[in-house]
Formats: sequence, structure tokens, C-alpha cells
Amino acid sequence: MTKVDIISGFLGAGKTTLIKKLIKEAFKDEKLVLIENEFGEIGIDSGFLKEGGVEITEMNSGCICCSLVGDFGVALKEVLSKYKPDRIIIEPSGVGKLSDVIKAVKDKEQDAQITLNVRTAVVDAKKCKMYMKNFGEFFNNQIENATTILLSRTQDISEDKLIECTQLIKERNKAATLVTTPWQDLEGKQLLEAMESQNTLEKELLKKEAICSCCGGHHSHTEHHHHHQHHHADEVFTSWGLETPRPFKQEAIKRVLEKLSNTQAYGMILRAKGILQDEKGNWFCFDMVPGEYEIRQEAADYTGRLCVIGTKLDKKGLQQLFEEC
Ligand SMILES: Nc1nc2c(ncn2[C@@H]2O[C@H](COP(=O)(O)OP(=O)(O)OP(=O)(O)O)[C@@H](O)[C@H]2O)c(=O)[nH]1
Repeated sequence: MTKVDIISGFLGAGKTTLIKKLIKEAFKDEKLVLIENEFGEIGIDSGFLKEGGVEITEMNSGCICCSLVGDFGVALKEVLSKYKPDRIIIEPSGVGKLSDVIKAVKDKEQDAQITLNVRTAVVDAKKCKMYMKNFGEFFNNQIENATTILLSRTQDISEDKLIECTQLIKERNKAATLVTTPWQDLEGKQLLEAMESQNTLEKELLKKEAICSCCGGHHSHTEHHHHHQHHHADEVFTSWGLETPRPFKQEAIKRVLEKLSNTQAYGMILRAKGILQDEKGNWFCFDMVPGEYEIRQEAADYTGRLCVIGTKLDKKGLQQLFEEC
């Protein structure tokens, strides 16, 4: 039997950071497959993880919740017969609905040798309130359907803010285990334990009807669809990306990230990341979420690429902005 772990979380929440830690500290002796679904056309994460010897199936065909049933089934079958893994980790797109991913795995539990194990949502404690307000339909769905919620960036906020954040989460999901300790203070094995300890509760929860991500109410799926308008991620979020061998100046990229993370001049940018070469031939990667960004040195990759995700993106403006770097 192959365990299936779903590690969801909004854009830039820290899913990849968590998965890397688990691979290093908790999954050492297991045969592991990671199924990633990134929103946007260009897969940025896979290169980093391949170095760790993990096989990756990318499904960059847009949104996991739109293309899930078909593509996911095929990917899953392929992965199971080819690798016979002990564990499959699914990292859905940051704007995927966790309930859709759970349903897709459950649907396959009958005929495939799999069992749904972990249902985690990674939540950026710093931006939880803002995301709930602006992107509740997607963000809250992850919180409501997770059995364990791992808060990231808790070391960066005050105790009051952390408590406010946990209260907001508890209003939407009383049953989930909440991890509030900064991850660097915990062993990967401890995190895994917190994630896996919910298995019995999970079964109980699954018997109940899903909690509606729009209003927090309990109603059946059909009822749900009659009363609320539901959006697919690609109706709300757009992405823009670039794949190029040309060099970029790190200083210029830094200025761009400064602008994108602190203004809305190019739309509401929720996430940007990339791996590029500079004019001296050195490779660097960058990560941006609202209000913060970082640039790190990185090993060479097969080509330079970057991706920006947000709402109301000014794609032309972005193109120009990066062309000038
Ligand atoms: N300060 C701080 N930064 C963090 C923490 N977790 C993640 N980050 C940073 O946030 C950025 C995004 O982290 P990722 O792990 O790539 O997030 P993700 O959820 O996989 O992002 P997507 O690619 O959008 O799905 C990176 O720059 C991380 O280094 C945290 O707990 N504290």
C-alpha cells in the first residue's frame, strides 16, 4: 500500500521548504515520489528537488482542480506502476482547492493501491488575515479541509499577531492540529508525526459533509453549487512567465522585486520566482511574496526562467520591466 500525502498551501506559503525538510529528515529510508502541480506554465521547483534523487512528475497544464481528474489519474497510475513507491507526496498548486485534491485521491483509492494519509495546509502566519480577506475562496478551502495546519514565518511575527492568526484558523477548523513552532526548532520527524497523527480523526471528518469555503456552512455538495458561485483558479489568478538563456543583472532584478513586492504597479502580485544567470555567468534564484523577497546563489540549471502569479497582472508591463534588467 502506498501512502499519499497532500501538502497544500497558498502561493509562497512554504510547501517546498517543508517538503525539502521532510525529505532530508523524515523520509530517508522511503521510496518517494513527488507529484507537483504548479500554476503557470513554467516549473521552477523541480530542478532543486531533482538533485535530491526524487522523481518528479510535473503537470504544468494549468490548474490542478480543473485538470485533476483526468491528468491526475494518469500521473498516479504511471507513478505507481513505474516506481512502486512507499509514499507519494502531492504538492498541489498554491491556488488549488484542497477539497478537490482530496476527492481525486479518494476516487482512486478503490482501484489503486493507495491510501490517503496526510492532509496538510501550510499557512503563512504573516499574511493569513490578508489572504483570508482577499482570496478566501481558495485560501479558506485549504484551511477547512486540512487535518494538520503548519504555520510558517511564525518567528517573524509578534505573539499577539500569532494568536490572532491561530484564532482566525480555529474559527474555520477546530479539529486540525496547529503547528506554531518555527520549523527550524523542530525535527522533520516531529513535523511528520504531527501530520500523521490525524488519521483516525480524518476518517471521522470525511463522513461529515464538507464545510463550505465561501460561508463556512455545512451543506451537501449539490446544495452548495446551487447557492454559491464557484470559481476556478484560472478565472481569478493569472500567471506570466519567461524562459530565456539571456543574462540578467542581479541588482536590476533586485530593484524589480522591490517594486513588485511593495507596490501594485503591475497588478496584485502574489508570487514570483525564477532561476537566472547573471552577466558573469553565475546562477541565482529568487523568491517573492507580498512584502518580501530574497535572492540566493544557485547551481547552474538547464535554462533561465521565471514566473509571476497574481491578479490583474499587467503582462505587457512585466515583459518590459524584465527586458530592461
Ligand atoms: N522567513 C521565512 N521564510 C520562509 C519560511 N518558509 C518559507 N519561506 C520563504 O518563502 C519563500 C517561498 O517558500 P516555498 O517553500 O518556495 O513556498 P511554496 O509554498 O512552495 O511556494 P509556491 O512555489 O508558490 O507553491 C522562500 O523564499 C522561502 O525561503 C519561513 O518559515 N520563514
